[in-house]
Amino acid sequence: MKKLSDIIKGITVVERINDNDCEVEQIVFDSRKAARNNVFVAMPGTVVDGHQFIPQVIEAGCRCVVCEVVPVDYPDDVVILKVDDASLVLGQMAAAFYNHPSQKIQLVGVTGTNGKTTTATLLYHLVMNMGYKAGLFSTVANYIGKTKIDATHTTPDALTLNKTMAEMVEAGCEYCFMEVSSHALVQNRVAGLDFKGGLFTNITHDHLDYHKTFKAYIDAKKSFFDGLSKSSFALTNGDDKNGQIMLQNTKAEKYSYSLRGMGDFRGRIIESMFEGMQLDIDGQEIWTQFVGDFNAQNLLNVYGAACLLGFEKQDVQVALSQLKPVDGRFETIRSASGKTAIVDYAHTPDALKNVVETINLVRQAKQQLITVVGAGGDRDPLKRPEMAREAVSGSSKVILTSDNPRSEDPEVIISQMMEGVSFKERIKVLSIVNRREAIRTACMVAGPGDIILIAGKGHETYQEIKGVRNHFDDREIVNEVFNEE
Ligand SMILES: CC(=O)N[C@H]1[C@@H](OP(=O)(O)OP(=O)(O)OC[C@H]2O[C@@H](n3ccc(=O)[nH]c3=O)[C@H](O)[C@@H]2O)O[C@H](CO)[C@@H](O)[C@@H]1O[C@H](C)C(=O)N[C@@H](C)C(=O)N[C@H](CCC(=O)O)C(=O)O
Ligand SMILES: Nc1ncnc2c1ncn2[C@@H]1O[C@H](COP(=O)(O)OP(=O)(O)OP(=O)(O)O)[C@@H](O)[C@H]1O
Ligand SMILES: N[C@H](CCC[C@H](N)C(=O)O)C(=O)O
Ligand SMILES: [Mg+2]
Repeated sequence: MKKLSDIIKGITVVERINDNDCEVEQIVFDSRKAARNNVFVAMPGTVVDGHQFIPQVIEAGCRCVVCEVVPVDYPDDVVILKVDDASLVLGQMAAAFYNHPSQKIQLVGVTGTNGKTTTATLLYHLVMNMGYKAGLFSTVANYIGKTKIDATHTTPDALTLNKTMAEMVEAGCEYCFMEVSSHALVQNRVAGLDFKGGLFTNITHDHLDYHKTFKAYIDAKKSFFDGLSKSSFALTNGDDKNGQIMLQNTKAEKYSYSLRGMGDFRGRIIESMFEGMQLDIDGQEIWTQFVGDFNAQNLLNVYGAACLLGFEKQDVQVALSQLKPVDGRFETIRSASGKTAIVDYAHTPDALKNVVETINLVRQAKQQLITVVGAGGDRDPLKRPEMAREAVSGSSKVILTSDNPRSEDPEVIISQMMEGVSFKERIKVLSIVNRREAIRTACMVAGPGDIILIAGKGHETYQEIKGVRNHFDDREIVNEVFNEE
């Protein structure tokens, strides 16, 4: 229970109707969860406008309504707070309601198109392995110390974030690592949080269905760094052409990492093979269980962040060599006859390009690469032909299939992917809509020594079709076929 006056301290209110103070049991932004003594925050959304539910929440017993448009009718005893941006105010109120947990933990956020889960998860494991308690918010799962909590979003809403972070503080976590998605930035899910550090991975094509233009997508990511305070650090990818732009207006202390010999944290790949790569990190050679330039960049990001958090360079270098790949990221399964399947969450053209190039770097010429890939429905359609083009250009054979079709027809998605494949290369491409059959076929046509890349769903354990999530796990299907051999 908190006083309304305490949770709105410092918040800019454009118009206030009724000066009553009241006890607040909970803040809600979904009318279906509204109850007595709640504050309801009405927000315009992508499907409906939360303002239309104001009469219902008052009926349910809400004592205060935060809104951008004052309703025509309301009872005299209800406090109405008109604000410019309700989602921003929700973030600020959520932080105050849960006693500003982000001020009691070293919070580090990671943003970028690809590599957020990998970077945040590796930081979490690195710090835990070094004997400290940490929390994690990621696409795959959230953690409070070692306790796992299912994740519904890459970045949860402001209330869930602050509530869970308060539990992390309560459990004795000193660090919290989190992914900051571009959707979360536009929707102010991280407003009101105090970040100790901000990390950038890269920016390439994704989510243009939501952001509309690449410029708007860049601006969303950049707003994270614009919002960092003077006492925090901002670490960027010196090898990404937009890496410096991200930091151009930040007040935070600026740092960069690079594989090209520049920046504050430098790395170089000495040798790569399927099992891992040997890296030179700031003059120290280490063996890691990761492959690919992109993973070397992820490791440098992790290394830089850990150093900026105050850990000793040498300790971090040792800890880096002990890290294991993240669930569904370049996850390797071998068959008795010598086939290798790689399950990877590559669901953007750049990720697919990277993972295919990495496999081509470490495979021998006689080993074929068979790629199985689809693209998600109700997501950026512009990435579909690009993904197919990347898959085809680096693979011996490609099977185009379904990902999470959601409300769309998977055959239509596949035909849009096919538009990215030149007529000359179509001979390499097969389309099998049923993902299970596509994976089974790829695993069966592969010969001993061949590599099967299954891209797009990584750790996911479901396939979403017309609003229903059916159990589905790429890895289970591979194991099933390999066990039949
Ligand atoms: C497109 C998008 O991001 N939508 C998010 C957004 O919902 P919305 O704007 O569609 O909400 P809406 O349904 O229009 O409703 C508007 C308002 O009315 C309220 N409402 C609605 C119905 C009702 O009966 N009563 C009521 O009060 C809603 O609670 C909301 O406050 O706000 C909701 C609450 O925070 C999110 O759950 C929802 O995520 C949806 C489910 C989603 O799929 N989001 C994905 C795209 C997403 O966020 N992905 C990123 C990762 C992207 C990446 O980098 O790969 C993520 O961070 O997870
Ligand atoms: N630094 C990177 N640069 C480019 N591609 C990467 C990088 N790190 C990982 N990838 C590729 O992108 C895929 C997704 O990686 P990861 O889950 O870490 O990204 P993410 O940013 O969390 O994605 P999401 O937006 O879905 O949360 C990986 O499976 C790999 O193929
Ligand atoms: N966070 C990404 C994940 C995409 C994963 C892919 N399997 C899909 O369902 O499109 C998104 O929501 O766009
Ligand atoms: Mg992620």
